[in-house]
Amino acid sequence: MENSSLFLSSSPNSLSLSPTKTTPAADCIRIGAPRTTTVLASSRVEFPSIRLHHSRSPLSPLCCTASESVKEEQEMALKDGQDDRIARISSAIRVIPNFPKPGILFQDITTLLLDTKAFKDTIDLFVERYKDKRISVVAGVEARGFIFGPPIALAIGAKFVPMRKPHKLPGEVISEEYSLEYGTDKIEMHVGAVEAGERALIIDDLIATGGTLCAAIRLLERVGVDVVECACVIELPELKGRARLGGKPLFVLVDAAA
Ligand SMILES: O=P(O)(O)OC[C@H]1O[C@H](OP(=O)(O)OP(=O)(O)O)[C@H](O)[C@@H]1O
Ligand SMILES: Nc1ncnc2[nH]cnc12
Repeated sequence: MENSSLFLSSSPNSLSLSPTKTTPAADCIRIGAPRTTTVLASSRVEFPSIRLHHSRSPLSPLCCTASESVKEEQEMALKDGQDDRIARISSAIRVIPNFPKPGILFQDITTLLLDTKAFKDTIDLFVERYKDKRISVVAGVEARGFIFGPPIALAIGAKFVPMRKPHKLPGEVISEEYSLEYGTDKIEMHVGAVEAGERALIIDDLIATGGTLCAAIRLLERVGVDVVECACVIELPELKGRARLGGKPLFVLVDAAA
């Protein structure tokens, strides 16, 4: 089934060559310091093809206005380092208008994979967040969750479980259907890949309507797994996917506001 109807539509005249600052919602789990929310064109990684920046900002829930102690200074320096990483990650994601069909603004993470520093920083930011959270399972959603999930799983000492599109897994599976803008799709997981009581992190590259992550949560919870958090590189906030996660925490690095 073609699921391109899921993609964020936006008018071509909302595209901008200069990024605008956006304010993250208060209930979002996001990282980065407030002083560097704008991604500067000069910090972008150059790629041979189109690189339109679409009001995307690295995310920043923590607000520090003044440093009152050496510790605060150190914390701010750390956050600045973190912001640099997020700005680079954001800049390395290519935005392609009208792909895979007219009106869709495609967030292409393949250019992020070409930038070894930005790719490593992406993995490191997730690993730093999850390394002490007693996660035993990293579940990655096909296809792009298979790119980010395994290196995170290896680094935090968890197993990796692929959640696949229908009829791809050879063993016995359990499935969850989810709704697309028009129609439905399904993801599947091998029976026995996880055990009741395990602690899971679900990884994907992007949350749009939230249907995919919602199905992934249901799949794991059906077999008694505790889904600790979902994590994505990119969020398309206009599509309000976060609201479909039933209160499950969602951690994202880059806000691709239209
Ligand atoms: O939040 P949602 O509206 O569910 O959309 C997000 C999903 O859409 C994209 O995958 P897609 O289904 O295009 O499959 P692909 O990764 O195989 O290209 C993306 O990688 C997410 O998995
Ligand atoms: N706009 C978008 N870009 C990339 N992947 C997507 N999946 C759903 N919407 C998307």
